[in-house]
Amino acid sequence: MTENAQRNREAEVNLLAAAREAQWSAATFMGPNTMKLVSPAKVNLLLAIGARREDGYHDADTVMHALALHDTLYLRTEDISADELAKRVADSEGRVDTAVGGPAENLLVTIDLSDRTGQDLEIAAADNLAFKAADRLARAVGRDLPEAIQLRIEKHIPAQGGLGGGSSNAAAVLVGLAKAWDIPADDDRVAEVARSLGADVAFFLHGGCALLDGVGEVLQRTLEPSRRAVVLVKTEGGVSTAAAYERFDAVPCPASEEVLACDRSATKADEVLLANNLAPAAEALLPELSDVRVWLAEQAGEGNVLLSGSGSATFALVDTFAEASRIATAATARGWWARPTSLSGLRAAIVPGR
Ligand SMILES: C[C@](O)(CO)[C@H](O)COP(=O)(O)OP(=O)(O)OC[C@H]1O[C@@H](n2ccc(N)nc2=O)[C@H](O)[C@@H]1O
Ligand SMILES: Nc1ncnc2c1ncn2[C@@H]1O[C@H](COP(=O)(O)OP(=O)(O)OP(=O)(O)O)[C@@H](O)[C@H]1O
Repeated sequence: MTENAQRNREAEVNLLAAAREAQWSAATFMGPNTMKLVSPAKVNLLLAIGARREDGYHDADTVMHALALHDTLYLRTEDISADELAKRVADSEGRVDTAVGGPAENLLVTIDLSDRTGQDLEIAAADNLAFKAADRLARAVGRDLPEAIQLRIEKHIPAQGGLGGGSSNAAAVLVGLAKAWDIPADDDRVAEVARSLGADVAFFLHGGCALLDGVGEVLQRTLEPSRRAVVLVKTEGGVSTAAAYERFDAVPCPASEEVLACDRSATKADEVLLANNLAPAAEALLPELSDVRVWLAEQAGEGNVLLSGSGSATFALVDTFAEASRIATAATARGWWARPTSLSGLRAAIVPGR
């Protein structure tokens, strides 16, 4: 492609995004049967991977902590007639922003993804974890009435960062639909669907800070959350979680028993020693991660820096938001995506009173 053609192509893509954005009307999500949801990111203060199990997953002890950084979701549910559903399904044929789910193919889900991360994230509705959450919850509770679900996701959490954005969006949809469908938030079926969607989804139903085991989805107990400032630094390239675990199998790296014992008995997030034995595998797949680690350690001190999950975001805990902002600015100047934020007590939740 010539330079001019490339520029035209980029302009076209930008115009398309702008046109889509112009169609977004906040009014769609006002009034009855609508809600706004907060969907936070997480970091793993501890990730101690153990043996590979028969189902391919690995045992994992982890301490997750929610961040103030979050996506915002808007959800609208509309009961419609079977004829109306059939008509809308026919009209949506070939569109990637809609998908049909539920036990009787009775849910028409439309997802409008507004990417604020600069990644130009494009995910077909059928592949979106938010859709899978709606589909599986409907199946789990036998929700078979014709219904249109409209979802807008404003993404601030970069994908493939080990920050759990997709999992958090799925948890937010579970919380929103449980409310819309009169299912108690603590219903076992909600937690079960969460676990079936991925290792991280269950955490976001609780949020704050928690110690989990199993494959990282069984909540053991909560810890007192911290409010420390955080700076996130992410390389452009991502790391596939599955590939990181595969590499870990090829070159295992046992977790330190000493750190594990300390973190298992911690009652506050601030007492947790940072450790991640999946990090060497991720660094082997994406060597730039070690550049970020070394650079961030110079800024924030060795013991305050860690890769989150399978990466590719590395975080540093610092004392003030001003310090987090200073480091984020310097990281951005080096060509990395970076954000100042803080640890928080957030969970996937409905924003009250709107
Ligand atoms: C790295 C972490 O983010 C730490 O919180 C999680 O362990 C991964 O969470 P996630 O992205 O929700 O991952 P999932 O979608 O459940 O799994 C992606 C892939 O990672 C591998 N996987 C994940 C979790 C786990 N305990 N053992 C694994 O081996 C599996 O190959 C799986 O197919
Ligand atoms: N709602 C969603 N938001 C972001 N990514 C999604 C979503 N639904 C599906 N995905 C897919 O999942 C992939 C990983 O997204 P996500 O941001 O959850 O990964 P991650 O930051 O590595 O999280 P984790 O810590 O759970 O591994 C994306 O590349 C995308 O293709």
